[in-house]
Amino acid sequence: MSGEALLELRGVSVSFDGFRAINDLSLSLRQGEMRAIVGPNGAGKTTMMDIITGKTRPDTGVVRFAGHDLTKRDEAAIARLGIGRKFQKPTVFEALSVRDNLLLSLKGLRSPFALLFARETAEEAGRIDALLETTRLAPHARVQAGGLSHGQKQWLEIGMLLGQEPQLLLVDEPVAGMTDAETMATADLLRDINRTRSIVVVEHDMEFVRALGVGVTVLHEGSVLAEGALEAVSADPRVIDVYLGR
Ligand SMILES: Nc1ncnc2c1ncn2[C@@H]1O[C@H](COP(=O)(O)OP(=O)(O)OP(=O)(O)O)[C@@H](O)[C@H]1O
Repeated sequence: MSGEALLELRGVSVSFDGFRAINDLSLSLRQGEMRAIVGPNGAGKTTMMDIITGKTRPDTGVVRFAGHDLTKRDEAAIARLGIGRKFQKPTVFEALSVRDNLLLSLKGLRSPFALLFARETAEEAGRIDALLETTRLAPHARVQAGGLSHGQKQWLEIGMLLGQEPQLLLVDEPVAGMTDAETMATADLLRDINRTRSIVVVEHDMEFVRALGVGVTVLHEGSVLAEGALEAVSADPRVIDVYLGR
């Protein structure tokens, strides 16, 4: 192991109308790591994800992924480098089956039009079956995606992201609106995915973060306030102050 970071932010700042949403932020993720990002409303979590994916350009600082300078690339180029982002709201194709949603997501396919009218190849079928297993949606493969529960739609969208074979997944509040059982199943799902991919997950639900059992970064006012195991950061007086608004 070289120990080199897969993703590195160093001294990153960005201001909107003079307000510093991200303030000298530095954060580093190892290859194969899963990290949970927490922090009160307005801490800069979404803006940080926007900077990594190229949606927002930092005013200053370094953003590197697998040896590439992300600040010089647009969103499409960053996605092609292997960074996939799952937004909070699921955006699956409701009228299509679960299986066809996954088929459409596969990397390296012909045009979506050709796809829906041609039979899938054996290779594609194998990849879809694997995604159905990973996302626990195999029993629902032929169901219209619009008929899935909220949690299942989120899993399908995670499966569609995996179809793009990203090296790094950015996942934004995946368990918002989920039942407790779905929340725990999602923690299992992300742990499974983390066996082969790196993950950054932003989440407010501390039970979920506890179930993930991974390192936690606490953001506050656009910087890292604390980093470490959940037990340690949640006992940190500065973190308690920030969450209680003192
Ligand atoms: N495009 C923008 N223009 C102006 N201000 C912005 C913009 N984007 C974010 N901000 C401000 O930057 C700060 C950080 O916002 P951000 O959405 O990144 O926080 P967050 O940690 O994701 O919060 P939440 O938990 O509520 O989603 C907030 O004060 C927000 O109002």
